[in-house]
Amino acid sequence: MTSREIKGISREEVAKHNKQGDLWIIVDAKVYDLSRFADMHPGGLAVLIDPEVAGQDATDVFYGLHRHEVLEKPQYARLQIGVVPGEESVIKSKVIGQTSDVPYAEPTWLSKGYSSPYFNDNHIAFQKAMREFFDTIIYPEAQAREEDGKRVSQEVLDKMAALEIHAMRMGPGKHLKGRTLMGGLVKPEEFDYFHELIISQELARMGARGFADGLLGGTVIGLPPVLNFGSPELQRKVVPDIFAGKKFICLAISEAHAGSDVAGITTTAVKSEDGKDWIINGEKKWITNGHFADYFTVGCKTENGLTAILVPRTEGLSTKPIKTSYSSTAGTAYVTFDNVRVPVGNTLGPEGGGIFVILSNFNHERWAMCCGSARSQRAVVEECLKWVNQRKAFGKPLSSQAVIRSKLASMIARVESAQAWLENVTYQMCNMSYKEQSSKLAGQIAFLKMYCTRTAQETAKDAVQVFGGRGITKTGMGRLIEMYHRTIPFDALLGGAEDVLGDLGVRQAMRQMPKDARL
Ligand code: HEM
Repeated sequence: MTSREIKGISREEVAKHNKQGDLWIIVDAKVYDLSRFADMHPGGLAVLIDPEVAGQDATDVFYGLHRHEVLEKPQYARLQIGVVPGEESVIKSKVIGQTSDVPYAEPTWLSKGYSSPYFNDNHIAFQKAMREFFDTIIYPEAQAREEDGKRVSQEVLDKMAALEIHAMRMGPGKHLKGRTLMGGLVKPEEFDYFHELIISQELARMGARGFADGLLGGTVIGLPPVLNFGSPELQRKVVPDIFAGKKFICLAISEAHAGSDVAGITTTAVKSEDGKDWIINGEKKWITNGHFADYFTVGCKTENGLTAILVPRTEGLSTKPIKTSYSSTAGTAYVTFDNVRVPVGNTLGPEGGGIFVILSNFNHERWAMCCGSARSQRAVVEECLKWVNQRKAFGKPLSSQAVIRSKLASMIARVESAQAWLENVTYQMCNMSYKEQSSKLAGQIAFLKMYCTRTAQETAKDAVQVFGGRGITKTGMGRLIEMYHRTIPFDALLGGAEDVLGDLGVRQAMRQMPKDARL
């Protein structure tokens, strides 16, 4: 709107325009002319010509039914014809890159007046830059792809590559050497798991679960075995294109026969007669990014146990999409291997040592999922706090109902404990070698993931109760809650089902019991 069009319009003047065809309202000290829009209003005409709305201040009723972003859409923003003189708008639009002032909407380390033993000034600067990047570049893409189900655009991947975000998502390590991270904001040798946590948590804030996996979740779980166990030649061939966002990789472990039960894998790899190639046969299911991947990190049954093998998209390998309850932008696929030949040099780790390769990779994968889970729970807490504050029911804000406050109390306690535990585990990761992490943290991370996803499901259920029908509606006020509630089982299943993880942690603890432990 140009300054010529913004006029001061008194409340008395607005009140004169109170009927169909000549209909003005006030929302947050701004005057809107709905005369022509009223017939097209998705909520109907009747509500707008109600005497309590037409020509009146409709701020409370508006925010009880719409998200603020409605007024930011150009087609609605242009309905504004003026402001009420002497009054100030209170409701501010989201500022790119800014942290939220809503209590518990940010982890304590990002909240004013709190401090942290884990995050230093560099993490704080890194988070700020990352949030700006995600708010500006990723958020619009996330919303569009979650909706249309298409693959993330090359343009966005290129922008991420320019800042080395694909490489950083692999965590700290020698793969970062010589790279300019985030335009030089963090030195490769200073990059640690807290920096990586920041990237995962900013991604979770985008409120698009299928997209979060579609944005190369397959690389996060499929590439570490290549980086940690692949031969230098293999790494030279494969890694540069992946970090440049030009080629894609996924992890292909689970099968219709074997989900969390990795040892039950039936896909076979046998050596060719000359011993130079593997010949692979079998099927993999629920493979994130599989539909558009160029490489597959595959768990295969071999003569002497399980072996991890890197398989390029080649003759005999085919993929087809699986329809799941989240967006097809994730590229979830069914992968078939029909006499697929790959050189033996593509073996990751020792032959028969695949269990170790796969399990050690699971720690990082599960930890990354905990980062996302804790942060998306927090986004739900923020939505709920805003909603109960602005929504009036039975003449009072929802927050005045004790039963609602009790749900919020549980949600907040759950998310705070998940984040605090996560930060502790992350700190341990920063101080352990990859190998030590495998032996010392597998149980901790398994429990943490079990806890995060269990609490997330509780929070999803509570949030739907708080939002009512809007919590099961894909557009409008409750759209984030609907998405969260629909997709929450993904976190509880991918990377190991909850119960299996809990059991894994206890079994590991039992193995470590001192021989002389007695009551
Ligand atoms: C600037 C003024 C307004 C605009 C641009 C607007 C726009 C919209 C839009 C886009 C929707 C679809 C749902 C969504 O995306 O949130 C909607 C729904 C609705 N609107 Fe409005 N609206 C305005 C004012 C009002 C007012 C003053 C009322 C007063 C009662 C109202 C009542 C409703 C209702 C009842 C719905 C259906 C909500 C639901 O299904 O949950 N709107 N409006």
